[in-house]
Formats: sequence, C-alpha cells, structure tokens
Amino acid sequence: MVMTDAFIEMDRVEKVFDVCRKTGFLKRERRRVRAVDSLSFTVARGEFVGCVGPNGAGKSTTIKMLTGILTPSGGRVRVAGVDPSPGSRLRPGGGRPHRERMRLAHRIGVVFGQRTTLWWDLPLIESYKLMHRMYRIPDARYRENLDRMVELLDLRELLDVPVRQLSLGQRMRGDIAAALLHDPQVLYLDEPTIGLDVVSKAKVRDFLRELNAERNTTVLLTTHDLQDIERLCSRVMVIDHGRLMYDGPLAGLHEAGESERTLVVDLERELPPIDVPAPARVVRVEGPRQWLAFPASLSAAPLVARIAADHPLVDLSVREPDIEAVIAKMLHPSRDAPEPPSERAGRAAP
Ligand SMILES: Nc1ncnc2c1ncn2[C@@H]1O[C@H](COP(=O)(O)OP(=O)(O)OP(=O)(O)O)[C@@H](O)[C@H]1O
Repeated sequence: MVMTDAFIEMDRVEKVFDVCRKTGFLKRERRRVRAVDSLSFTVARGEFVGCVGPNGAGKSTTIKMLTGILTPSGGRVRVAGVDPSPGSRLRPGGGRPHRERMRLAHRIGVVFGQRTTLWWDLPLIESYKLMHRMYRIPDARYRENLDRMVELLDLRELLDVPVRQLSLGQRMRGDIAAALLHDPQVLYLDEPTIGLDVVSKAKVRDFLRELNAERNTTVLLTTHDLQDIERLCSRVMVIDHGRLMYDGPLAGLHEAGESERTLVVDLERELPPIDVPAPARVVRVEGPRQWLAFPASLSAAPLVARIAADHPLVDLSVREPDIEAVIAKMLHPSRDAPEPPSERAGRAAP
C-alpha cells in the first residue's frame, strides 16, 4: 500500500480479544472476539474524520490502537510517523519502545467522553499544571495555550473547582483543554458530546471546528450523535463488525444508503393519501397532514407543483434525510426504513 500524504495510517489491522466467560459451576468457555477485522484507511494531515457504527462495531478499539493503549493482533499502524505500539515489534529490553511512546504522546491528544483524564479531587488548574510538567511544555507556550483554551472553552470560572464538582459539560470542556495544552498534531475524540445538553454540544463543536481550521489539527472523532458528523466532518467512515463499510463524504453516504427526503404537507382538511408518481409515495397520514418520501437526489419542486395544483395546500416543509436511518439502511438493507422523524426540519419554499 503506497501512502504518501498519510498522517494516520492503518493497514490491514486486526484486533482479536480472547474472552473467557463463566457458563456454569466450574465451567468456562473461551471465545475469540474479532473486534477489528483487516481494517485499512489513511487520514491526511488536517482532515476532520468522523467514525460511526453500531455498538460493538470496533470504533473504540480502533482509537485505542491508534493511541497505543491496545496493541494490534496484526497489521500495521502509523500515526504522525510513529508506531503507537513499538514494543510489539522491537526487541524486549531495548530503549526505543519507550522513546517512541514519548514521541507519540507529544503528537496526540485524546478525549474519552465516558472517562476523564483529569485528577478527580484536584481543582482543574492543578491538573493542567501537572500536564505542563508531564509533557514538559515550555512555559510561554503553556501560558498561551491555557489562556486560549480558557477563553474559547469558557473555563475561567471553573479553574479552581475540583473536577468531581464539575457538571458533565464543564468536565468535557476541561478534558478537551487538557488534551490540547501540549499542541498535539492529532486529536482523537471518543464520543466527546455524549450526555451534553444542546448548548454545551454547540460550544464543543464550535471550538473543535475552529481548532481544526486555525491549527490544522487532524481530528478523528467517534460518535453516535450524527449531528456531530453533519456539523464537523468532511469525511465519514462507517464501521461494522470491525470492517470499513463506507469511507467518503457525507453526501456519498446518502447515495450509498439510498437516502430519502420527506415532504410534509398540511392540507386544508383530512383527505385520502395523495396520489403521486413513483418513486415518491405517501408514508404516513395524520389528520390533514401527510408525509411523502422521495429520493434525496431528486428535486422537490415537481412534486410540490403537482400537489399544489390538485390539493388545498396550507403549508409544507421538506425534511432532510436522517443519517442514522441512512446508516441503518446501508448496514441492513433488508430492514424497513424507520418512520419519518417528528418535527426537525428546515422549511422549503413551495
Ligand atoms: N478489552 C476487551 N476485552 C474483550 N473484548 C473487548 C474488549 N474491548 C472491546 N471488546 C469487544 O470488541 C468489540 C468492539 O468493541 P468496541 O468498544 O471497539 O466497539 P465500539 O464500536 O466502540 O462500540 P460502542 O459504540 O458501543 O462504544 C465488542 O464486541 C467488544 O465487546
């Protein structure tokens, strides 16, 4: 595999876990779980890539191999010119694995949404001071970065508060700042907006967008919140059963999943389902309101014109496809598409 501008590189990477399960009195069953299965991809410097997939798909395992927390069972991983698990390849007892790990630590930042890297009982600022020393960040750079994070992530009032007293959203902002104090070239985010309210999510997303644009930081994000992907990522990877099922722009995902838009029509009164030409079709009727699905690649205009010509229209709106449904359809094409989501869409001029 020739990879010239690859900043992050996974080449046919495998991860197999040996799991031991108790199946009865003095009985155990050994099982092999293939969490990552011949996974290959590259990420260029400065890209913002989203990684999505169902529970247990292998997303966190992938991030853990990229950070060196887990060692791959096979294949090759490189991040910013460094092998994250050098011990697996080099002679035991040599000094290099430690040096490689240190080099990697200086180049990457990691945020696990479900866990904190901060010291639980210490005020936030004390965690940052410890990181200043651990990463040997030059004083001027530390001050500059800290000031910037404090301002952009709205941390001033929180610096003297022990981490255990912070709300989830405050703690998450604190964690993101901690991951960036040493100016890493790569930032891994594992579910960074999990459990956050709408305002906190917006703050975190605005910050990440700015970071990527201003500092060219390469970001790899795993999430179940598909709005994270819509708002932040130029590229999305869909992982299922440890394999890469899709890798490309978000728009292409809609094509791959044959996604549909929904036209919501409010009529003057309750009427039978509107007769429209295929592939458009009525998917739901509730009183005077009807929902019509049509391929996302088609314009809504002819459909709207036709309905308006024959029916007493009061209002209408077009809803963009729900990527969660698109991904589900892509992974399990035989399953029926879920019912159209409730009120969530932008208005379109008739
Ligand atoms: N330390 C471990 N020991 C044994 N099995 C593991 C371990 N870590 C992960 N697995 C298994 O590997 C598979 C992939 O797990 P992983 O956590 O990578 O999925 P994920 O895509 O991040 O899921 P989620 O979205 O639920 O966080 C799962 O079947 C999981 O049970």
